[in-house]
Amino acid sequence: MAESDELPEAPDVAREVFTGEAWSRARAFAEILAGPGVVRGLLGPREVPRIWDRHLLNCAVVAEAVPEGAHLVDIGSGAGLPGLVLAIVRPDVTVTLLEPLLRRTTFLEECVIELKLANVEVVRGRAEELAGKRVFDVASARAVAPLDRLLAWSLPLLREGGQLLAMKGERAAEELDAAEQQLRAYEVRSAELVTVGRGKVDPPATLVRVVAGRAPVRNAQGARRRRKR
Ligand SMILES: C[S@@+](CC[C@H](N)C(=O)[O-])C[C@H]1O[C@@H](n2cnc3c(N)ncnc32)[C@H](O)[C@@H]1O
Repeated sequence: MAESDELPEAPDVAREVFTGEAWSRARAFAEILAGPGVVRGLLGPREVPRIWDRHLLNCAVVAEAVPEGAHLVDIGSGAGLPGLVLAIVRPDVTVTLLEPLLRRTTFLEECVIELKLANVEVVRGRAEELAGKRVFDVASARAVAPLDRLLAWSLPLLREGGQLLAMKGERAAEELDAAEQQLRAYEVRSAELVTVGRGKVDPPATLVRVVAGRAPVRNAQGARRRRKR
């Protein structure tokens, strides 16, 4: 694979996905990722040519599954993917970027200021540390952990009827099947695969959507211990 750090022109579809103020913010974020993001080690240089399709657009289409006015926590935000992109494309949504590493939260805070985003807070910490302290409508995650661990981390953070939107690749169905027992134990309302971004990203993105039930999952560590027996 060619090593290139050239930021390509935004594809035409980006103009349809990022409308109004989101367009200039998306372009500015692409420049930040390709510049300081790479220099500071938040994004690999080989990712630069695919910043638009694999990162910005692929994350933006998750917005199709996010309810109006939701408070969303993006678990393991890294360089702001998908959380910061969702905040750009959906100003009606309040986004909490949750990330344990200081170097990354510093970068995220700088991005929030640079992009003048009023709907984002950056929280340094681990998902399991937030359980019992904060409650959200939606939890998003990309490339953070296998589904079983994500369930243990995210369900304690969700209100009844709140949903986990886990961006998963080809193994989404397999991971969902393997989590069947755990999902029953957590008494979730539903768990399914959802496709988003048809006609915008190729291939469309696959999400595992899990809607939290009434029984609160209070202790992610406990859930992990139980599974190990
Ligand atoms: C592979 S990176 C993915 C970053 C970003 N979501 C993306 O798709 O580019 C995984 C991120 O999850 C964070 N992370 C790891 N364990 C975590 C936890 N328990 N709670 C929240 N974030 C965590 C890491 O610090 C890292 O930034």
